[in-house]
Amino acid sequence: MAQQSSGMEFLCREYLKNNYIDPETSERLGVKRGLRNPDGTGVLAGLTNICDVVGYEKGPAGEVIPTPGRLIYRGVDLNELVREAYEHDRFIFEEVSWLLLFGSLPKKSELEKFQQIIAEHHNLPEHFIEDVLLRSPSPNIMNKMARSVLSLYSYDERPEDLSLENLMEQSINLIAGLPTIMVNAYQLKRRVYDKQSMFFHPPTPGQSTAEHILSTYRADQKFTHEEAKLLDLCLLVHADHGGGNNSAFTCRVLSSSGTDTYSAIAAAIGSLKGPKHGGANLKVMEQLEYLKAGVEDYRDEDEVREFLRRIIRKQAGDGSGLIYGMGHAIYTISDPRAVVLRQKAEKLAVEKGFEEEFRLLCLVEKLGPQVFAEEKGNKTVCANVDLYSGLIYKMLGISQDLYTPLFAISRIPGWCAHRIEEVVFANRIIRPAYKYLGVRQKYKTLEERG
Ligand SMILES: CC(=O)SCCNC(=O)CCNC(=O)[C@H](O)C(C)(C)COP(=O)(O)OP(=O)(O)OC[C@H]1O[C@@H](n2cnc3c(N)ncnc32)[C@H](O)[C@@H]1OP(=O)(O)O
Ligand SMILES: O=C([O-])CC(=O)C(=O)O
Repeated sequence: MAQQSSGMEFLCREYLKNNYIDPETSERLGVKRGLRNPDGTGVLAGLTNICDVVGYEKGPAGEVIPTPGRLIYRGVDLNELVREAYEHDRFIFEEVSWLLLFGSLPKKSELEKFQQIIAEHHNLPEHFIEDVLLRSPSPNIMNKMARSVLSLYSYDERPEDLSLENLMEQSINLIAGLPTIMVNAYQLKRRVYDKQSMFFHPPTPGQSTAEHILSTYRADQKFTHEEAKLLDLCLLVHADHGGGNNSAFTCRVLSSSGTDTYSAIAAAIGSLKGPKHGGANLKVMEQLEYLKAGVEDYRDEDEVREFLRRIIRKQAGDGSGLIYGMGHAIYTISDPRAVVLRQKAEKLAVEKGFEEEFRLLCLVEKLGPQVFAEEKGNKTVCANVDLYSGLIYKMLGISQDLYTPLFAISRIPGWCAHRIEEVVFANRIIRPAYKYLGVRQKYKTLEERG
């Protein structure tokens, strides 16, 4: 593509001349900007049985009272699932995929059957790797995954069939197949863009999703049980976050129009890629580099605090004014996923010699809310799931190319569950209103325009 040309400058000037919207106008007209109520809580847009995200209570006068965060998958608290995975030393992502999709906890025999089905579906359709992956590499794996999901349409004999049976089959194919697509897309990116060797290891029968990812990602296919368990935990904590998060809502908006599964899931991947959503895990690690370069003494809280202040003032970092890994639309005091990941990151950081980076992230978590309160008012902010996940992946030796794609892999069961719920039960096209602000203008002929 050509660099931005003077032609583009001229077109942009024309755009800006005619398209200003004063941010005050939203408030004046009572627009629910970002689909938020005036107190910052989300506008009620639907009903779901899948997942509950709790970050505050409403007081007697309707005021927001911050509470420690809780994440509940189909009635089961995330912390119980984490405990189960560790106390019984089990891989749990497949069980949680079942829980999110069907709403029940599988019996032992059901779980074993389901794990087997998922493992069998790690293989992609015949010729898919050659025809779709190898022919069009992308420097960005989220982009490649979205395109691959769209391409799966052509390998499905019933892509438009909206029956429950078919939606389930497509969901299982995506949950099992996308990890393979992700790793292969990454290997190709390495070869084409990084000029390194690529490895197309075939799936090993019987592996959990976490084991499958590590064994196809690594050149020697070796990994420890602890490493696979940690990756499985990451998959677990990212698996769903209610119907209102940007990517699930995107999936629900598309699904409400009656479109096919591949279009809806590809759009959700596109949404998750954004730096205010799942893309924040990559941004956090970039921010860590800015911090390391901009702060002389990592232990000096005043220095770190000052740097965070400069980030919010758009004088440091990527210039967006955002402290990545901090803040959340629902959580106020804590995001339970960040709490779990911080504990795991700490243990691994000590083992692998990443304590300095871990401590810096902890300082962001500690000082971010103070700086935020001073600079932005008294809203309670906390660390979110993206603050520690990137460091965990880095300590597992996983390339930053895969930080956000791993979030997408984890979230597929959630997106599929929301799509099915939208298609089967909601059954009304999502269609909010926009107030037209433009002025009437009379059509003029080319001659009249001068
Ligand atoms: C998986 C996930 O999606 S978790 C979230 C991952 N995203 C990030 O970590 C990016 C950084 N965080 C953010 O951008 C935000 O906190 C979000 C997008 C997560 C939530 O945003 P919102 O709910 O709209 O925040 P909220 O409405 O309370 O924002 C109020 C103000 O605080 C600002 N703000 C919110 N979070 C941050 C932050 N981390 N750093 C700086 N400013 C922030 C907003 O930009 C807004 O400023 P403005 O009034 O000047 O426009
Ligand atoms: O709920 C949100 O807005 C974002 C989030 O944390 C997620 O999707 O995991």
